[in-house]
Amino acid sequence: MTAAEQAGGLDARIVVRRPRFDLDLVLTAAPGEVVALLGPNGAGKSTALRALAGLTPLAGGHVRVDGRDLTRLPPDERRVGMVFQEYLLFPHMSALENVAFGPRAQGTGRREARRRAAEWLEHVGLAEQASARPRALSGGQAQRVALARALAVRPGLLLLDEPLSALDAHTRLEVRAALRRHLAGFAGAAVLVTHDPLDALTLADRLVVVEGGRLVQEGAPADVARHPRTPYVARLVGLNLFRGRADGGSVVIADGRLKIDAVASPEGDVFLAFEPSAVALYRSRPDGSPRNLWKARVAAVESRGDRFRIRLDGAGPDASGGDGPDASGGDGPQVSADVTAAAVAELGLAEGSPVWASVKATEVRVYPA
Ligand SMILES: Nc1ncnc2c1ncn2[C@@H]1O[C@H](COP(=O)(O)OP(=O)(O)OP(=O)(O)O)[C@@H](O)[C@H]1O
Repeated sequence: MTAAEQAGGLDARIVVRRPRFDLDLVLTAAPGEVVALLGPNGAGKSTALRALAGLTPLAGGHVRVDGRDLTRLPPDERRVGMVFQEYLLFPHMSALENVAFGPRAQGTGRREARRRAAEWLEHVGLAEQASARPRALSGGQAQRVALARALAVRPGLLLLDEPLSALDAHTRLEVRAALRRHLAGFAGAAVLVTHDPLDALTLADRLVVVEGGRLVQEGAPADVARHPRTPYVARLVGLNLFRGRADGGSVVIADGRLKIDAVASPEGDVFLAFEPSAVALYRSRPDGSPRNLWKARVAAVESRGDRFRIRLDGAGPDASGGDGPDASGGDGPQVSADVTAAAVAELGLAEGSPVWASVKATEVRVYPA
């Protein structure tokens, strides 16, 4: 379904111009769909959200929600629910009054607004905190009140800007689960800005990746995670990513000249991705050398839970002599490898250590660029 055909939900083109920044983003979300906006710092995610809310003026484009044109409406007439860091709860009002505020502002009578607010507080599990002031609430409780406040206006569009970022790890888990439940039950369109891949992968139906004010990749979370198309996305999902040319069953990568057997791979310009766990490391040249073998040097060793991530640089000047895939060039690909603590000890891995690296061809994904 194209944006134009989409009767309900969000249909927007957001154009914002600043002296050194230029955003031009087509963004749609079907009713009930949760779209996560992801991207590096300064990509324009918050700007896009603020423009949808009417807080940042558009230089061009449009914002329609359920067929209603919001483009020129002020924020308080948009019926858009917002959970933004800067929209803290009103400190002088109780939790109940905070949630009732939106419906009141929309003209709902006092009694009805309070009744609805009480219902929402119950939904988010905070019926007992109804009369508490925000400063008496924990961070997680305050965020749930903010969510109730946003939903109480029955918005056609819900906007969430880093809703979990201010919470500690434990509270985050709790609020993420609550948010997941409420988003699943929300009938409108929702747009979520986050830095956290876990939030994006667990909360969103679709990911939209923005870099430099432009959409660079979108799709279902599982698809984006498996088939990254930019170095930023690859880092985000923890994959090694290369661009290269597929030719007769092998792929030659531009930066590093690694050749990978790629049976049934597409021809021409391709992306090539593999998990850090698909990279095997050896102290000396392994017997029966695997085909995709090259010499490398350890650039960094990072601890990650029960594993270690080893960042490899291209091979050092002594890389010659390998008859693996172009090891003779001395310029191996820069990849990350995940290994166990035992492997770090056995191989004596430390910054600067020389190693042999190989990738199992069967674990390499190749897809058109
Ligand atoms: N109020 C403002 N006035 C001028 N420039 C701004 C303003 N807010 C943001 N910018 C600039 O606009 C660009 C996009 O910023 P924006 O905050 O939308 O990015 P972001 O993707 O949300 O980044 P982050 O992840 O760091 O929050 C940046 O270059 C930023 O410096």
